[in-house]
Amino acid sequence: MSDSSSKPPATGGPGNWSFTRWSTIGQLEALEVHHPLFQATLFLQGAHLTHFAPMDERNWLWLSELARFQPGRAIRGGIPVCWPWFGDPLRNPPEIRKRIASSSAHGFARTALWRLEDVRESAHEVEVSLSLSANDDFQEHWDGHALALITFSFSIRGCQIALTTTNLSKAPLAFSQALHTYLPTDDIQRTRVLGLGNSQYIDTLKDWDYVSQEGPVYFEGEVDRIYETGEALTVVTPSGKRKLTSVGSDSTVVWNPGPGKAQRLSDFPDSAWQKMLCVETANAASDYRVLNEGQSHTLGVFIGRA
Ligand SMILES: O=P(O)(O)OC[C@H]1O[C@@H](O)[C@H](O)[C@@H](O)[C@@H]1O
Repeated sequence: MSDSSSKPPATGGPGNWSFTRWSTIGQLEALEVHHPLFQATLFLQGAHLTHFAPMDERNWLWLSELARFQPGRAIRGGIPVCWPWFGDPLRNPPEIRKRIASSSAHGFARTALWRLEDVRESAHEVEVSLSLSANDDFQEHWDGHALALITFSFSIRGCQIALTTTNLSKAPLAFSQALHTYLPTDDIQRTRVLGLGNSQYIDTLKDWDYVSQEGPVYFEGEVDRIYETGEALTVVTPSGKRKLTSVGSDSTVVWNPGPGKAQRLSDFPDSAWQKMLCVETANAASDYRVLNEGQSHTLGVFIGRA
């Protein structure tokens, strides 16, 4: 499945690194980081991180055992980058919707080929940057000109992701987005998310009604909510805790498909809903952003120990 070499793909840069190497996984090119302190796997398609783990630890991200690594197909698990719109185009505000020429959820960035910009290595950290220039090549999906630059910083403390969007068009650019993090759990029924109490959420399963959250979020069946807060969160599972700290975000999506939707999802085992949850650092619903010509916005998350 995985074939490592130092030979860069046509879309990659030179590979003169100590801890990072090119790899072909399925039909896709990826960068594998094998640092003495941590490991990571990052695909050029979608700038999609599927694996991060400090040495001797299990993957901090959930990755479906049915994930397929094919051009143009979203990888199920890891951290899909949803950009330049989040969710169903029809659920986005008119300013965003008017640019979208497709019915696909979560934008085109997660299946587009990103360009490697830079790899920086040190004794403590590896930093990888990729870019996606959304120009006329993406006309069939979207009408706009923007640059997305994403930087992953891996260290023994955790993994930081920063996604900067710059409006390259003259007209204001409205967009929504998310870093759609899949996390593993041993048992979803013994999993909770702390930090969302005292906030409001949109319950997308109940006609998009507003609901007040009190206390921790528990999972009993399908959950699909957009919380109106970007506060730091702690995810507690039977085997440990993770802390997610965001920047540039005032919305957080919490999702688990439950047993019913699990059967309809692509590349997703029927019982896998018991072993995963998504906590997505977002600019979604009323937290969408508007950039004037040349302006930038950074959405970021740090995933660390709690
Ligand atoms: O199957 P996709 O397009 O990867 O989407 C997965 C899920 O992504 C979540 O962000 C949405 O809130 C869910 O409604 C959706 O089912």
